[in-house]
Amino acid sequence: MATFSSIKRMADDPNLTCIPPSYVFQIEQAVVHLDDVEGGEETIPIIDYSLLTSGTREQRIKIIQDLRYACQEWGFFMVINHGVNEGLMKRMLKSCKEFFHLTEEEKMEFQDKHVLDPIRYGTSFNASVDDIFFWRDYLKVKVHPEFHSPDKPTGFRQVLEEYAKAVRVIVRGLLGGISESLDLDSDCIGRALDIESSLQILTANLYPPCPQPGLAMGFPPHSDHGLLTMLIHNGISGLQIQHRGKWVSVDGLPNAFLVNTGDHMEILSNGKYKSVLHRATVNNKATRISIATSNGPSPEAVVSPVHDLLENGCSPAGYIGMKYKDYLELQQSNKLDGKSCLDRVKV
Ligand SMILES: O=C(O)CCC(=O)C(=O)O
Ligand SMILES: [Fe+2]
Repeated sequence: MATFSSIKRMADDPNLTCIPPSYVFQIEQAVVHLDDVEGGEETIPIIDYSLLTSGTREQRIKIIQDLRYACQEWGFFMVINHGVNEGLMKRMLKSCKEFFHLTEEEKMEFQDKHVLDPIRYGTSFNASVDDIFFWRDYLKVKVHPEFHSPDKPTGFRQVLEEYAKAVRVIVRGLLGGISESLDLDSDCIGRALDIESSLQILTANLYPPCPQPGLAMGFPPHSDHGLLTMLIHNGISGLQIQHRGKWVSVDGLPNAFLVNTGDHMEILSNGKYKSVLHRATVNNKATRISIATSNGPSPEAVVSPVHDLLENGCSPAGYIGMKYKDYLELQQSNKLDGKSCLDRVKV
């Protein structure tokens, strides 16, 4: 795109009745997928986090089994009773909304950044290479191992710091349980990937109402880099995950975290826990905001299938090792295309 135009600015125009051709996804694709959406046949796995951390021995064993099932069969689950204050989740959503409502001039400071820069604001996915644009604006902030934050809007930094820390606590707990679900020590994943220096990136997505929602995509099918993405949203539907070849809409229980496994979970588990394809659709009524926090290995960690798994008979390795930082750069500087980035490290 020659000049930057946020989707918010375009959608704010009351005279907008049809979308520009550069936002139209192939109609066949949109229709087929949207007709294909089914929900409710099977239920999305629910993980009661409190039982993982303070349940009885039996309850913990059961939750680890549930995690195994969720990661193997879905690559997706909801986490309830996670202990993160509901008010904090709401404040985080409100702060992100306020960020998007800053003037374009105020947000401009974070535009046109390199994919590894700590704070990036933009539209679509990678507007300099995207053929078709996504009905989405984003803010991406690296919050760990070093903490960064925009200074506006007021209070954003404090909420972000508190929220990111709270999410890391749950992620560590979940990774312990997932490690055990792979018959590894609970700290095996954490040790192998130097989780103390874990790269954590918060991405806020804004999907304004779209006059032709059947033709546009908020976020086309993709898998996430990293180990676990923890997502919350403002109660407006849009997230769909692919399950057994069908698109399933996921709203989630109020205040639950929606969690999906990322490419690095697939790599470290040597393909046992596949990263899940997901996408975000748009609607013509209300603005949707989602906050996806990716939690990965240390940026310097070379990620390959965990040694102990290969020793336990889960060999040969199906993925070659690549530094997390390099994978991230590769994924973020190309067009978003399903799981194509992961294909590059498959043996
Ligand atoms: O908005 C959503 O529900 C999905 C966002 C997403 O997949 C992402 O930020 O990676
Ligand atoms: Fe995603």
